[in-house]
Amino acid sequence: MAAGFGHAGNALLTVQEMYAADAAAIEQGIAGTTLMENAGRTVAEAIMERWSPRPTVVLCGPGNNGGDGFVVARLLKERGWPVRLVSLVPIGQFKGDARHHADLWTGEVEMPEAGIGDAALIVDALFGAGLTRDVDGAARSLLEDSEGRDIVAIDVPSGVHGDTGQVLGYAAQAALTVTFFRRKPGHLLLPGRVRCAEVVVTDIGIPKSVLEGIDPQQIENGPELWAESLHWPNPTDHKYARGHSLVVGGAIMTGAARMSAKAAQRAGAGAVTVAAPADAQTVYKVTLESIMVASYRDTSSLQDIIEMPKVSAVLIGPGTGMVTATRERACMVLRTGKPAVVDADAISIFEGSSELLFESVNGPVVMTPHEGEFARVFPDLQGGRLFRARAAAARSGCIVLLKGYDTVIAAPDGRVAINANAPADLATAGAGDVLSGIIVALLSQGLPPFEAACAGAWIHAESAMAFGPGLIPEDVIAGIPAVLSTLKSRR
Ligand SMILES: NC(=O)C1=CN([C@@H]2O[C@H](COP(=O)(O)OP(=O)(O)OC[C@H]3O[C@@H](n4cnc5c(N)ncnc54)[C@H](O)[C@@H]3O)[C@@H](O)[C@H]2O)[C@@H](O)CC1
Ligand SMILES: [K+]
Repeated sequence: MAAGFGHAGNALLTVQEMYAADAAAIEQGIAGTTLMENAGRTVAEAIMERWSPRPTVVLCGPGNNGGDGFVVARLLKERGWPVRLVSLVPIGQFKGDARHHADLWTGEVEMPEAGIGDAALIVDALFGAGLTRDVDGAARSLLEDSEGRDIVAIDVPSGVHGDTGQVLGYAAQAALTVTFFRRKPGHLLLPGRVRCAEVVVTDIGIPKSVLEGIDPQQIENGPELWAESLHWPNPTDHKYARGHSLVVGGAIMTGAARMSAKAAQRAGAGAVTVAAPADAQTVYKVTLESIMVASYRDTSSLQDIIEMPKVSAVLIGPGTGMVTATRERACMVLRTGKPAVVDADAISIFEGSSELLFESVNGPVVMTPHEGEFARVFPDLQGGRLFRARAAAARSGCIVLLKGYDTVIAAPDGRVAINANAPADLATAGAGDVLSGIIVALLSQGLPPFEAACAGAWIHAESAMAFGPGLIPEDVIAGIPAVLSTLKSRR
């Protein structure tokens, strides 16, 4: 556990941690009914900021999420909104804080059969953190009938699991999601992130100090996590002092390693060398003007290149081929103990022999699988992406960067960052080679592997976002300097 990691505003609390935060606040003397009143009030305020009064129905579930719904209904009604309230269960079945607020509602409590009628705005207060099983029956029917209208979800769109972002049974597409104190991983992970649409986090009176006792280990990736670790050139630096990245090239698919090498250059490595198989060295030499090419014939001569003292980090995998030599060379790279990025073929080739990969780890390593590669090396890990990446990091001793629109970066000590600035356009062939190139450059500059992986994912996505539609990997490389300039100006 890394103490203090998740104390910032971008911390993500699991469902259990959110219950602990509520409980700690209540222990400090803030009444549960007050937290619920505050929760409902901030939802009502968010609604009134965005919509004018219109026929509204609040759908209340049987727990505290439903309790929040009663507060919203009461406050909107007080402001003259035409509000109906539909509850899954009769008022007598509510307990605790929810019962308190249900009793304050002076309007009619309609049963699910009443349906949503002509409501233009739906407040989804069916289930939040307490979701335990698939959404079905009356709750599902109400949500299905709501689709296509403006839906405001309280805490999460009902059916989205706060820890995983996965949908249990059914979840409607919200226009706005209002959650409290801190977000949960499910607000950033797919498909939850898409179902939430806009997410607003409100203050309901839970003191920030409760985080000290909870010590969350999940966070949204962003510069505050790693910007201070970035290396900016200073006047006394020579090129190798700025990091020397070594990219292991393959014999046939040479484009991938070349992309990685160019990305490493743009990401600030003072020197980049491609180690090229002797037979293919000409291709590399004629296409890479300012990148050095060192040729190797076998694993032993490749090792000689990698062990040169000036080489400060190594990338292996892009275009190296699904051949046993890739496995042998990846093991060799890892055993040298040099900071390394293991990507693409150098991950997949360990299908069925992942123990060999893990045993070879002898230094800081970032592994960058997409879902398919991940499944080859960690076939038994099931469940949400955060859970799987964290388990994979603990097992392998590597930083595991599980790629996707919602890239998850996990450290063996349990820290996890979820990346949320990637455009969908990044799903293009070659984008992964650029990412691993950026990360090896950051490693070669001395960033610790978790910070290098987080910074790499963020810079990569930010560059892609700035370019927009029509993006190809070369554009991501070309956009890196602008992202770095912005980061530098933040200092
Ligand atoms: N003091 C607190 O704990 C606070 C909680 N708040 C709200 O409370 C919510 C959590 O409340 P709860 O723990 O009561 O949980 P929920 O209100 O999310 O749901 C729990 C209830 O729903 C039932 N249920 C779960 N899944 C179901 C399904 N698929 N179909 C049918 N029934 C299902 C459970 O049996 C239980 O009765 C948060 O999401 C938030 O909206 C806020 O009021 C802020 C303060
Ligand atoms: K909800």
